Amino acid sequence: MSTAVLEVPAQAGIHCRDLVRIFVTEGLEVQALQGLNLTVDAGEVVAVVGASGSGKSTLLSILSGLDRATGGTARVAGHDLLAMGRKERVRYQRHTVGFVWQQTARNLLPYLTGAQNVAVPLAISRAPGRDARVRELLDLLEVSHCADRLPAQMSGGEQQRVAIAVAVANGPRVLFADEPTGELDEATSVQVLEMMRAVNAELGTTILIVTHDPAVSDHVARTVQIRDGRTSTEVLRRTETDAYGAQRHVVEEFAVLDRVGRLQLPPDVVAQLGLRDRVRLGLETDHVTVWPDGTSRPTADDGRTP
Ligand SMILES: Nc1ncnc2c1ncn2[C@@H]1O[C@H](COP(=O)(O)OP(=O)(O)OP(=O)(O)O)[C@@H](O)[C@H]1O
Repeated sequence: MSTAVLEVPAQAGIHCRDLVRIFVTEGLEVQALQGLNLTVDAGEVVAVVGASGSGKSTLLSILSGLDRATGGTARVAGHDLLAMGRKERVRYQRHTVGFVWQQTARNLLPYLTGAQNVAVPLAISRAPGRDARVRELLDLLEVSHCADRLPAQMSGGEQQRVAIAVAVANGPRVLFADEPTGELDEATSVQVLEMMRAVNAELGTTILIVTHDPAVSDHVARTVQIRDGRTSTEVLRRTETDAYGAQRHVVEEFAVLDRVGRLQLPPDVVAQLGLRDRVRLGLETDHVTVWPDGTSRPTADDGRTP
């Protein structure tokens, strides 16, 4: 059996395994990431959603090569982020990944027009056919009218769309977006998220969006929840067409099972069933049941087991 088939997918996407980041300030340790596991396949658009302090920015800093993890593994498009030297890091940040930050002002140079901003990364990488590429990208992001405007003459949504054009100018394999809609109203946020989907569809870029805004998950096929420095639940969305051509949206929720079998139940499930301290488990032939402690032992014929 050839091993090549097994090796290619592992190179392509984002793979974090048991990722730990410990900060030490004034002798106190903060575990920002506590053994985080995350796999994003090449070509996926995934949102990582979590409350303030859950570890989102820490994760993004590590994946973008700005910070180094304390332990575990992190690979993006074949680059080992924990082992990477300075030269590889510069190449990685210039060619393999692109970034869009929350602060619109951080994404664009204020004294350059939209077209000039998009041309900067192309000039640094000495890409040929720059003018055509700039036009093509501004067109894809539907901001051709911003080509000759300075960022201050654009709306917040237009700035973010030009920022996406800048981020993907060099054809990165992966685009990281940190709260890209954080400074935008709802309607403009939707436009920006739709543009990310267009970039994914047209250019095949893998996209990882990090946000505290649960509404973002309506616009991506896969949302991963992050809690206390670990991924907890996942929601997958897809549209199915039945034999009569009618479409329906399917939403499925999954819990993440770690390597040692730990499972974190979503807080709403825990609250609704009043689960605490200890739960009763039942092993069926093809699934596991979880019952509140204190529930009498379920039997096969009492209607509570399928
Ligand atoms: N440089 C640092 N030094 C010490 N502690 C840090 C540092 N950076 C982050 N932390 C801590 O790590 C934890 C995770 O922080 P992080 O910024 O990754 O969360 P976040 O989910 O991005 O939050 P927010 O949405 O508020 O930006 C927090 O407890 C934070 O205080």
